[in-house]
Amino acid sequence: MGNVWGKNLQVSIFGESHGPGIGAVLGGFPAGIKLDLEYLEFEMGRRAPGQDDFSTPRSEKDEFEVLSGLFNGATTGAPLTVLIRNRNTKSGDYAKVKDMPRPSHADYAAEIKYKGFQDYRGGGHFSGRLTAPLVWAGAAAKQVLQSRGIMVGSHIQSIGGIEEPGFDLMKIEEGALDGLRKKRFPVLDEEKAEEMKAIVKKAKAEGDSVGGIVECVILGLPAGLGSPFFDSVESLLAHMLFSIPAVKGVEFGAGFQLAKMRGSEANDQYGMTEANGIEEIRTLSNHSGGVQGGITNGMPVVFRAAFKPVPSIAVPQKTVNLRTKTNEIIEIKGRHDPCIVPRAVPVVEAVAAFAVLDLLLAEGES
Ligand SMILES: Cc1cc2nc3c(=O)[nH]c(=O)nc-3n(C[C@H](O)[C@H](O)[C@H](O)COP(=O)(O)O)c2cc1C
Ligand SMILES: C=C(O[C@@H]1CC(C(=O)O)=C[C@@H](OP(=O)(O)O)[C@H]1O)C(=O)O
Repeated sequence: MGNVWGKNLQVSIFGESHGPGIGAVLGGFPAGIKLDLEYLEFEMGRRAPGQDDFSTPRSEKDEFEVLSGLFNGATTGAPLTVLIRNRNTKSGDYAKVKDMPRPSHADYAAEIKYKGFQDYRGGGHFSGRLTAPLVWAGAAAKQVLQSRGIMVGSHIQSIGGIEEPGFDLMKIEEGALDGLRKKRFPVLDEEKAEEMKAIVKKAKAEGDSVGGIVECVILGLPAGLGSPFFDSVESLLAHMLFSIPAVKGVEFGAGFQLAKMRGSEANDQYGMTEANGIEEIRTLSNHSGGVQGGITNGMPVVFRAAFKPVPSIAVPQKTVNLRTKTNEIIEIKGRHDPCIVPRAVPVVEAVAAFAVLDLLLAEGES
């Protein structure tokens, strides 16, 4: 099972949703970083389940224990290991799943690949729960990035088809990202938030689920990071983003909209711009999302990740009993998120932060 990612900085994740615990081992993390544990706890709290009507009722505090790589409050350069214990499992809900795969969850694919030996309880190693250690790894990476003036932030761009405008990339400032980070339902337009919440509530009441889009921006990245072809900034970020369960689409800058534009609309023209008394070359629009030729151009890097609706729903669906080979109808009970998008926001930021730190270390920048 491929559970390690990264060249200069590696993360490996372990555990299952209903096993004793989950966690991560970070290799190549720079020595001498004073980890702010309160910051790490806050980031974990942004993702933790069971806190509101929009998430699974499975309540987990996601308290963590650092087992290695931290001494006297600072990283040592040795593997940094974090453990998060599972405290609230209810495996009985999954008795049926063992024989009857849930449509669009990982059950059937896992059954074939791991010959029935996979831990199916709570989705096992495929569970969205494994994003908790990713958030921890990303929050540690964010602390290094912040010391370099790099900030990662995001908002819910859409839920169930209700959309709000994207970031204004020519004006966005760090303060705005910090404000979003403190919101439990991070949107730019509060009125849209109410509409989005209503759509989630309605789907939940009908035993259904909805998906949505998270838009993320990285500010303060120096120009010149990344390289063609296989280490393009888009490739590295996309690899990590598609590792998040339920992500089915990723786009950079104007993304799929670019396919509809003419070159004269799409091109990011150049101009001399003054910022803080310094004249610099900037693009006058940012349809490229801050990346050209796979390399950062000094503009904000922006991308969006599309999340499908949560597969475990109570609405009756067709499936097959794998033992008896008969057609069946499944109505999934249990504690599921009606919409994961609000909890996925810090996960998107985390994997982006980790990928960016890996890139910076590649350039000997950190
Ligand atoms: C934070 C988070 C929470 C999730 N919660 C649920 C859930 O409660 N029920 C569910 O069926 N899927 C949930 N998912 C989605 C499944 O984990 C995911 O759809 C499944 O592993 C199959 O992977 P795929 O959608 O990438 O094919 C969640 C995903 C994330 C990232
Ligand atoms: C526990 C978390 O989310 C879980 C992700 C998940 C899935 O299938 O991905 C299914 C549910 O698991 P369970 O049936 O055990 O409640 C969610 O609660 C978490 O995010 O920490």
